[in-house]
Amino acid sequence: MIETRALAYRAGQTDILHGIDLTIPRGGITALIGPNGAGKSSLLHCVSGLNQPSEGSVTIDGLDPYAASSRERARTVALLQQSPTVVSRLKVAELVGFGRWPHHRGRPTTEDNDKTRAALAAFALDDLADRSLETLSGGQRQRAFIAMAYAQDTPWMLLDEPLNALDPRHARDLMARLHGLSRGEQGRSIVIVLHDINAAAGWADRIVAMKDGRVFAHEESAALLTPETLREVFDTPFQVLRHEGRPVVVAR
Ligand SMILES: Nc1ncnc2c1ncn2[C@@H]1O[C@H](COP(=O)(O)OP(=O)(O)OP(=O)(O)O)[C@@H](O)[C@H]1O
Repeated sequence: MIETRALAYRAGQTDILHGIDLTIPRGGITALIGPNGAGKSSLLHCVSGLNQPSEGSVTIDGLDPYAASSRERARTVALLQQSPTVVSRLKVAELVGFGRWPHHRGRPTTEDNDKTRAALAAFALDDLADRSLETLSGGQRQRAFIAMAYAQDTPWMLLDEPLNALDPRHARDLMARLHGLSRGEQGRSIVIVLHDINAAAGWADRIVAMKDGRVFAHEESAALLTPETLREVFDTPFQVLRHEGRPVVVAR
């Protein structure tokens, strides 16, 4: 479980997050939605141990990411930051293998190599494994970074806008894969920032809507996606239709 209590975050003189009390249970997909600048990335950074809150607390499965060692933290939570930009001659398999670093610290075992291979397969990267990052398309590179986060083999995966640069088919494939990975006893707990509200409607188990550095609403997905809530969160009108029992959101 991720728990934040009265969490606030300030960068320099700017107050960015205010009084966030949030409980995210283990398992399934939790989507973070909200307008640009709402504080979604800042919240993921606070939870993952990158940005120490200025007030309040955060724990992941009881672990305080700021008191824990970097090794403990890296075995609990993997963060894919927005638009990662490491472009180099590094091969895809090497990048994905870096996800294993917190486990082997430079001496990969057979298990580490197996997990790297499994991550390449899980994200359909086998054919690209020997290609260097600089030769990939933006969407292929994005998939490689997600596979690296997966290879870290943590109970929690925090993904900041992973659908960036993905065409509709690959976006759908990725959401379907993440959905599969989040199911069952050993399923990963996935927190994902999405701008595509219909991706959240179609795949997320619950949605956290943020606005102005606060949590505006936090509900089971269908309950949150009402025209009234969406209008207040995004300051723009929406229509919510139903298709095969799920909400479909149309900006009007
Ligand atoms: N280091 C910083 N110094 C000052 N302001 C910052 C800093 N980092 C973030 N901000 C501001 O905090 C607010 C929240 O930013 P954040 O990136 O968390 O929003 P977001 O919801 O992820 O936005 P987007 O959807 O555009 O990615 C923004 O107004 C941003 O300009």
